Amino acid sequence: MRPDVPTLVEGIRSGRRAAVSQAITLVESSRPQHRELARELLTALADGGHGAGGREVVRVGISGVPGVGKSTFIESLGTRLTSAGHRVGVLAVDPSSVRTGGSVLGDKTRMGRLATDPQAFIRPSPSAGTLGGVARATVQAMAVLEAASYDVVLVETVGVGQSEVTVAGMVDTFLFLTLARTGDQLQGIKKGILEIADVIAVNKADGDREAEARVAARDLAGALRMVRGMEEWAPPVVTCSGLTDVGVDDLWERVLAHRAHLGGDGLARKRAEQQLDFTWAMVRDELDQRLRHSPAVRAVRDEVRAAVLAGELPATVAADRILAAYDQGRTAPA
Ligand SMILES: Nc1nc2c(ncn2[C@@H]2O[C@H](COP(=O)(O)OP(=O)(O)OP(=O)(O)O)[C@@H](O)[C@H]2O)c(=O)[nH]1
Repeated sequence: MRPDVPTLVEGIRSGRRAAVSQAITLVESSRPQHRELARELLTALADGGHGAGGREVVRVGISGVPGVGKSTFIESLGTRLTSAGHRVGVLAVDPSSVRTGGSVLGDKTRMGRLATDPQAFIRPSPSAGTLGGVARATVQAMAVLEAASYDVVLVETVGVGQSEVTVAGMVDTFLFLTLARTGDQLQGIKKGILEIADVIAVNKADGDREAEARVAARDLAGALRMVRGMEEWAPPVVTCSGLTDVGVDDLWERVLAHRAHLGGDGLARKRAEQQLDFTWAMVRDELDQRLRHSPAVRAVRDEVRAAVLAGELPATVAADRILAAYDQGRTAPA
């Protein structure tokens, strides 16, 4: 059935869950007519002014390796936020779902309380073919949630490949969850993540792990100073437990402090720059898709492959031949 855009917009603006779900399904679709409708929908939503029913929207990325306790943490943070009167949306960017077609992150069954909370909306990761496709769908889902007055959007991702950088490029504040590690174990944390994190928390700081977590946080703060030097914002390293909720409020205060540090203008600039980066990321992704699906490229692909593998064609010449086929395919009459 063809979704009716004005009805959908009305449903989203009134915060109706079915409309929000339907709209997110639409923006996740890669079918050309759905893409067209999604564009129409997002334009209509953008016309209605910015954000969650006039409330300031807070976008936070949350990353950490499998087992660090992301689901438990988001359940704890999300329920505290809804109790404080916020409407919380949870999205996920899971690159493994691209390969498997399945999705583990943002799994509702692991966030039982939040999943049944009327003030929360949880959506698992789309499996839209490429990381670029997943990112596009997630950014658009974020716009849908914000138009439906969700004023806190949490985007969860697992620490694999490029997904953290992708998520950091769509949120205001990037939170990295880790477990107690000291000394040599610190090497195991990817340097890249320390470069993009705005707030770091050593999770599972409960029971007899608490003291260990505090030591680890201190060590990590030291390591961070080496990586980040003297930046204006020194990312705080705190401890918390998603299980007992200890430290979760403090962590949220740190997130808000990071926003305060950015300031209104700084945040607006950051979001504008993200939009521009994202524009080009989408262009690159789309070009990649077109290249893959171009009949003219398909026509030369096997021949080029065989010639390169046989050592008869240097890579540079092979690349030129593919690009020439692509360009010709674009100009040739269909
Ligand atoms: N002690 C303690 N255990 C925790 C805490 N948070 C999560 N756990 C346990 O750690 C395991 C993983 O928790 P999840 O919340 O499912 O972790 P996750 O990082 O979302 O898991 P992945 O989906 O594998 O990435 C579960 O057995 C939890 O019960 C915590 O704060 N303290």
